[in-house]
Amino acid sequence: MSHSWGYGPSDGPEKWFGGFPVANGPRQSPIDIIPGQTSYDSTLKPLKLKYDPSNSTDILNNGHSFQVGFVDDIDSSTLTGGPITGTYRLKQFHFHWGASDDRGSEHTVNGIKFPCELHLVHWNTKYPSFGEAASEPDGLAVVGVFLKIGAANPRLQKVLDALGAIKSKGKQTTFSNFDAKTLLPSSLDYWTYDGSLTTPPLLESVTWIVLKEPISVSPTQMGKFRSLMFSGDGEAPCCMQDNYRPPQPLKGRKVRRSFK
Ligand SMILES: N/C(=N\S(N)(=O)=O)N1CCCC1
Ligand SMILES: [Zn+2]
Repeated sequence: MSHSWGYGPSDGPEKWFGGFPVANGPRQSPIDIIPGQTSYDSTLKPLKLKYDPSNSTDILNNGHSFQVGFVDDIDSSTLTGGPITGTYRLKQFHFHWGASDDRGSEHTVNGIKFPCELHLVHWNTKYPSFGEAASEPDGLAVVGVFLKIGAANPRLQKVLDALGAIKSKGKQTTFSNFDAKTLLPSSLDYWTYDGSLTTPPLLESVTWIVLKEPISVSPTQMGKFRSLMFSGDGEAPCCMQDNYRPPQPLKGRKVRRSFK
């Protein structure tokens, strides 16, 4: 049975349980981060992100978001340190955003939504592949970065300028020599908790690492995200926006922070 899913009234997050019962599981993502209820953990290590720009390969409209893919057959773009043990390889990054600047992020902070959220998806090299790692409790690590309305961010521009070539679902083009590290804020202070993929199959295999400091994005740049389509060529046109899952119950989980 094909489990088509989306973000609309008939196939959106409130309907995902039907095809993916883990949607009501004990470690679902995203969550609302309440800083006053997090615990400072002095044993948390600094994040170490080593990304090789020559590893970027392509940019793809997958019908739910767009993603930039990376070569992940060697340890050349990796995440180590932080709350994780071992070496995790960068597989792809993508974004979630809203139809207007008052919403769009998946994680929230004290109930506050940001207009956009960046996810850098990594997999644990103790497993043979991304696909196998994705079904393991310690298989994935996703670094989340909030985007906050402000000055235009020149570091987003190369990504945004490529969107014209992948307007509809299934479109893909080469995207080489991109340094994902340029998308990170200056501070790598983070919150961390055990969670899941925020889209089907919603696998509970993600160590979430959400950076406290946002990066900037301008309203015009947000408009470029919204120029993409959920729909493919020849289908009824449907703008790609509000492609975010709302916060899920914490169910007793603790959120730790790396900073005092
Ligand atoms: N949902 C996901 N990432 S996310 N939004 O949880 O970071 N993915 C689905 C397949 C590859 C990554
Ligand atoms: Zn995501």
